[in-house]
Amino acid sequence: MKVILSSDHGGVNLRKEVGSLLEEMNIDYEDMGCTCEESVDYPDFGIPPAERVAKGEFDYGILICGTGIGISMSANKVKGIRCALAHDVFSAKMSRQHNNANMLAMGERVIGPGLAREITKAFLESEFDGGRHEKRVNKIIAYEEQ
Ligand SMILES: O=C(CO)[C@H](O)[C@H](O)COP(=O)(O)O
Repeated sequence: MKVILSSDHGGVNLRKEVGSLLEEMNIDYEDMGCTCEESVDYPDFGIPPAERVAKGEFDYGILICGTGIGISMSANKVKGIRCALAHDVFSAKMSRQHNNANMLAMGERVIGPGLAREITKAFLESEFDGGRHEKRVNKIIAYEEQ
């Protein structure tokens, strides 16, 4: 499994925590988040990793900003991306099982590192259920193709 990780200045600390978790899980990942805590613009750190997931370079992406909202909105503008903003374990799991999400977004100003770790683990360890959910996800894809 290959994962791309990114954040704006509002997500630097949580990004480091998630990076440590990925290392502990022996997951191959690349970090393309901002390098310092100076103010940057979240689309610049959400769209490029989303494009790389859409191209198939990575299986999943994990994005972090202050709330997770702006960076998930940015990623979801990229064709082929289903980025789930999740601040609880159940939603993270469902985003994979029902929605076949390929990116996860979280907000550093919303949740703490322990919960972010649990959410990340739930997301990466859950599989798409397919079946009735496939038809629904395919409707999103069909709309995108128009
Ligand atoms: O959460 C975010 C976007 O959804 C940003 O991280 C947040 O808006 C940055 O705010 P500031 O410039 O005040 O640090």
